[in-house]
Amino acid sequence: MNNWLHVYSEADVINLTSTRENELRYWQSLTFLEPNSQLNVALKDAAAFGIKYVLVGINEDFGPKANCGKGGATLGWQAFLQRFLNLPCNDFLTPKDVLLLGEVNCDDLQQQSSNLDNSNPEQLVALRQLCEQLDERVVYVLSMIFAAGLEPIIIGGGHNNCFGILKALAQTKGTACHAINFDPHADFRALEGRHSGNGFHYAHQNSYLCDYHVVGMHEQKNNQAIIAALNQAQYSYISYQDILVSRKYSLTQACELGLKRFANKAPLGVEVDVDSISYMPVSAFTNCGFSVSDAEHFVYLGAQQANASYLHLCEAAPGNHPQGLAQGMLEAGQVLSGLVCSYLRAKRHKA
Ligand SMILES: N=CN[C@@H](CCC(=O)O)C(=O)O
Repeated sequence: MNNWLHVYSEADVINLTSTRENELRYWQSLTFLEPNSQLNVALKDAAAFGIKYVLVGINEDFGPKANCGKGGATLGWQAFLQRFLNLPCNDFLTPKDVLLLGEVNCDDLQQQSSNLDNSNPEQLVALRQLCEQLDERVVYVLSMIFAAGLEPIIIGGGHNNCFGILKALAQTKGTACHAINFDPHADFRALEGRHSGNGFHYAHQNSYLCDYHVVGMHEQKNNQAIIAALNQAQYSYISYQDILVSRKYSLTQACELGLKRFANKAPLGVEVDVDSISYMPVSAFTNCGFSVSDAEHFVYLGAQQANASYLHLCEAAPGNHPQGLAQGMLEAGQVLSGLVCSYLRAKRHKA
């Protein structure tokens, strides 16, 4: 049953692509699955044929809305595809082990969320229930990818989806996982119903997460209950202020503090909320964040770990760009593509 996954064929993305003479572009040598195949078998076959990385999209924004935030994260995946698919293949970019799988089916949930107002308490509860339903679909799709021994790169939607990804990884591997998160928000808010601000807390509560490190957590963007819950769980963070204000740690050191602790242990999730990056079009805009290359460096260091099992890039909201949607698509697409290329680059340097 592929109900929770829309498996792409080339026809699904052809409108996003272009060609140029004397140039082979990424989409022209990517692998697709046969859309009507039995998914678990097809994924295992793909792995046997040398596929290692699987691109999956999630087009929703009710996760951030259920966290009392703004919408717009439905278009992150499309922004990524528009850019990434048209990158030139060259000595540095070789798609031979990358599969463009498709997107988690959630149009029906997104549709239901469009009439819900997060300032109305009852409708906020309904938004959080939609997140729970999405969690189940994310778990279903991601479990099959992990079970095939593949590494997913999950793009789009809110940070709520870290919960489903970690649950799928933990259940498939039979062990609680580690996560390292580049994020001004610890996403360890109260267990008040699912949303984009509490995915790691729910993962901890359900024993899918056994160790967690936040890089660049912003001292002005997390309440005391979040800090207390992180401390109680004995998780760690190095704040944005530690790295860029007092400069007590370099970014590399801030990442390594977590990565060294996680090394050669349980499976590791590499998480980036792109609202860590200054001027990104996102649900929670910042002009006092990190640079794109800082985020790329974070991804690079995470991906170099032998136990790195997935990359999750969330919260891009192209329509929230002050110059409009077209500019937002362009900038989000470029940043998300850069982050994916950093992940793949680190993996190849390691291999
Ligand atoms: N994943 C994001 N978490 C932030 C979001 C705030 C917002 O969307 O405005 C948080 O919980 O504070």
